[in-house]
Amino acid sequence: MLTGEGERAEAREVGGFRVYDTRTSTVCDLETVVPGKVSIYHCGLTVQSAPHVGHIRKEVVFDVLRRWLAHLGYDVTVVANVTDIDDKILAKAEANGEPWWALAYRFERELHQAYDALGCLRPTYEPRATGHVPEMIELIKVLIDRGHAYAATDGSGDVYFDVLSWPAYGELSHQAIGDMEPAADADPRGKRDPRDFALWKGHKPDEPETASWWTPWGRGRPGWHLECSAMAAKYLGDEFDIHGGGLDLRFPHHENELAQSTAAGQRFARYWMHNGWVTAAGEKMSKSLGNGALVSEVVRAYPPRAVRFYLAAPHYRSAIEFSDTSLAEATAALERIDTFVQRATVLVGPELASPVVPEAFAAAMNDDLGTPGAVAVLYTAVRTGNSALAQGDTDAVAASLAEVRGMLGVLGLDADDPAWAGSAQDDRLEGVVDGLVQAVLDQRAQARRDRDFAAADRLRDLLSGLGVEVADTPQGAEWSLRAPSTSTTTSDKDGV
Ligand SMILES: Nc1ncnc2c1ncn2[C@@H]1O[C@H](COP(=O)(O)OP(=O)(O)OP(=O)(O)O)[C@@H](O)[C@H]1O
Ligand SMILES: [Zn+2]
Repeated sequence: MLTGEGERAEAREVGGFRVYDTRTSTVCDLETVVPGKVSIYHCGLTVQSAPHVGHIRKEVVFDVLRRWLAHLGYDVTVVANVTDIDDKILAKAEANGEPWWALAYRFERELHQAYDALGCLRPTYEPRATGHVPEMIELIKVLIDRGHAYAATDGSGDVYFDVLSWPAYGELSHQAIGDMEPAADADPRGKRDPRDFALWKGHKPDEPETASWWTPWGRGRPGWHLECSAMAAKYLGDEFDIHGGGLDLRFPHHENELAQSTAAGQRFARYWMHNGWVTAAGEKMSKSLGNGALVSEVVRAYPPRAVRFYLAAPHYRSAIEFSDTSLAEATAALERIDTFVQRATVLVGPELASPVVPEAFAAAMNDDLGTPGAVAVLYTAVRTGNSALAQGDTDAVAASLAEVRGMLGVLGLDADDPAWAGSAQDDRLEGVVDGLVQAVLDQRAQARRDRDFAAADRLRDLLSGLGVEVADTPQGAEWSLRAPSTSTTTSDKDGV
């Protein structure tokens, strides 16, 4: 296990981001291919089911990274692929009796809803595997020409990467080829070596024809590892800065991506970042294990900003055990921060100082995205601000408020960020609003029974002034939000 292993950077001068690189197991200065720009590729979802909290942790981690690098002044490009063809997608679609592509689109939309629910910025480019078959075919041709790939010897239409032809194979996960297990992703019969992995999978008679594309090696569909190599090169060129994903992807997926791309003559990623897992009872939260808490359900139970806080606060390389207690603690902690922001804003008034980021916070974030240290600085600023509030020291309150808002902004947690508008919290508020309107309608009904039409009219006007339309039906009064341009002129007396 590499989680938590390796050195952590010492406190550095603010400004220079340092990153733990899985390949070298060291913390390095980020030296980007193009000064002032940073390019990031992180492996996206296989859209075979709704995203769980483990999936969205990866999105939150890379969203915080992106926001921090942008704060440092980098022009950031982010690519996250969508794997929209794969064994599990085909199997599930068949079991459901729906086209495989319909299932994939459906869960891709759910992924987008999860991004939005947790305030994650969408990637700059979000390429689908099925849209990049020509690029994959070209890459396979290069690998075959260079002697690193071959068509299966059993005529299945599979194409394999020849691991023994690439001595560096194993460099990312620090394994010797001789110690590796056979690759699990293809029929071993047509392979030269059991550890060779599939670049391309030949069409099988029981699979839908729409799930196959013509190639010089017959009809078939992409191997998972090849997709990412082809799409990373298309959008980021033959060398880019950071390649990311969950720890489980380090081997075989990322090892295979690295082998394919470098064997094809590309330099590929400079740094590899892997986030730790969200676990449930100590095991990786996973669709396959059926222990996944769906994002859509968790953001109904807890405020979405608190869920983000819960996922962003621990160090990205450590595991997070999923628990209601921790989510409740994150909710309470964020409420304390929000209470300070609200009270401070009332005191300081509308002319807020521009948000700033304290140096200690920046130093923690520059140290391999050290969010635990950064969050400690945030708590200190809230404590200092609360003391200043107690003393009525408006200048000190304003200074703390500027810091707290600056730090919340970088973490993607500023409550005023438009990302939170229309979040799942609205669903929770809907229930509250419905209860309040019903209470007013009950009072109005009572006023009508008492033939106090003036009071009934006042209550109706109150609701109308708030844009609430009331319709009297045989089942009782029903309410809806009025379209902005319409108005009501009827009186309760008219309705009696
Ligand atoms: N429990 C988890 N904790 C953190 N990251 C995760 C977790 N599960 C998946 N990821 C990451 O989410 C991204 C998309 O994963 P992918 O669609 O390949 O799911 P997966 O790992 O096959 O999930 P599952 O095991 O649930 O089927 C990858 O970068 C993966 O590492
Ligand atoms: Zn990938």
